[in-house]
Amino acid sequence: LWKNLKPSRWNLPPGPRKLPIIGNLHQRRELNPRNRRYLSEMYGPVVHLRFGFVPTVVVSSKEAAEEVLKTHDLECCSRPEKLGFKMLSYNYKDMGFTRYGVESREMRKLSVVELFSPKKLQFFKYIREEENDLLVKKLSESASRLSPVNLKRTLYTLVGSIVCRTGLGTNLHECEFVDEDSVVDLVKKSELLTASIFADLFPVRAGELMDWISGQKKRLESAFSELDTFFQNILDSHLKHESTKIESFDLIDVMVDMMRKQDKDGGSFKLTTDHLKGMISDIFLGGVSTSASTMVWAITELIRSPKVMKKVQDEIRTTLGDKKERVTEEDLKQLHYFKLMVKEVLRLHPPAPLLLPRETMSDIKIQGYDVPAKTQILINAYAIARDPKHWKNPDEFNPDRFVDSSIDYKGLNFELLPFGSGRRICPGMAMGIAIVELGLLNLLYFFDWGLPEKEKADQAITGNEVAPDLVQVLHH
Ligand code: HEM
Repeated sequence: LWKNLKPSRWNLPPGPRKLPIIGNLHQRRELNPRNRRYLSEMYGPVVHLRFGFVPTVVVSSKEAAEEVLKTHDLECCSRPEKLGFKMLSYNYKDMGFTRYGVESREMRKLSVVELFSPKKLQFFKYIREEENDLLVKKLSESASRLSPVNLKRTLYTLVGSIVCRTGLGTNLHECEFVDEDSVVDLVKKSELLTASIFADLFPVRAGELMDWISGQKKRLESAFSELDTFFQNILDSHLKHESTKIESFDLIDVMVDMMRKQDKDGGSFKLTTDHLKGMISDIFLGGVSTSASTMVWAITELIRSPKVMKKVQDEIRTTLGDKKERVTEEDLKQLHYFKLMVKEVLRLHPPAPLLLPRETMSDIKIQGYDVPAKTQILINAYAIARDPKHWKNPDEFNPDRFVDSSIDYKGLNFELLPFGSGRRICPGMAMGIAIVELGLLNLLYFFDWGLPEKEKADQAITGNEVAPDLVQVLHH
């Protein structure tokens, strides 16, 4: 009460009125990133909110995002603490959910050298191609039977298999501890853990009590327990060097090796099994749903825009010819319009619409407003990529908008930020793009796509923000 009554020494950004204690918690639904009008049209591109006790600034313009991610990158590159993040990161021993510091930097360096470097990306090309061949075989059977396909499940399985083989040395097709088709369910469990719960928003004991009463804590623990069993099994197979695991010497092997050697050498940064599980968790959670949902949205948008579908497929089929039995990553080099289509999908459907939350490490100014240290910052990449100030007919799916444009998604153009930017930019960008492009190339070269009758009716009701459950696949 005292805080609310005394005049603030800060020139905070504008925002909706805050109720005592809960702040703007009652307005969370209206603050959905997709509801961009509510925030930026009412209060401008930098909005101040308070969720419970957590001060938050939501940024939804290109200019303000550039200030956060470029001018103040160092001051804004930490992450807020949340119970779900703590669990998924094994007590902040990973790189993605952890506060910015020596450990997060060391973990990131390791992953960039051992997994995400151009050399490793090239080396793992055969895995992406083999997994796509399997997918084409599976889809051919569905096409022959004329049976609809659950696109989401199919593509989560494809991406899960690629990410687990390349990043975690685990072949899901031969795995005893997980069924390859349950990848989508595991990812859903992880989504529960990334949402805020009362304990994140209110002083710990009060928050914990509310989570206990609402059953939220139990749900979180049960979701985490399933994920933890999966991650532990992956770790165990590395520690035991099981034959289902050995694909090649992967990032987790390198870390196991380092952990064993450091017992003898000593050194300042000590790797523990929590660091290893934190890394496994980052790769699985960061890699699977992002790339898979991009592919689901690509097929959805193409089905909705038959003209664009035709233009993309014409380019692919004329460039590659009609008689290929197998497509490879070399084939991608000649395709231009296809790549613009992928860029347009990432503009309209960024898999992380608010990126990952950041936290200021010191007081800064954004667009002239004060943003004190320890404020949570949410970058509304979804709203920015549909801002009519920078995009003509922003809600329209139109890859042609990029034909004469140098705007790219690599973190240098702040009107298009599907991978973020700055120190915390997605380290898996090249890998994600490689997975998405080769996957889509296979889907569009070998097959034609449409909606089954029932899904057509459902889509008419649900509108543009929901991808269909089932799609019809036909042989080209
Ligand atoms: C289409 C594919 C992908 C998209 C759109 C995407 C998007 C993002 C975004 C928006 C962030 C947060 C950046 C920020 O805070 O500024 C992020 C971080 C991250 N991504 Fe990705 N990602 C993709 C693929 C991948 C893949 C394939 C992997 C790993 C296999 C991965 C691993 C990570 C990790 C570990 C982080 C945390 C980095 C840090 O905090 O230092 N991502 N990603």
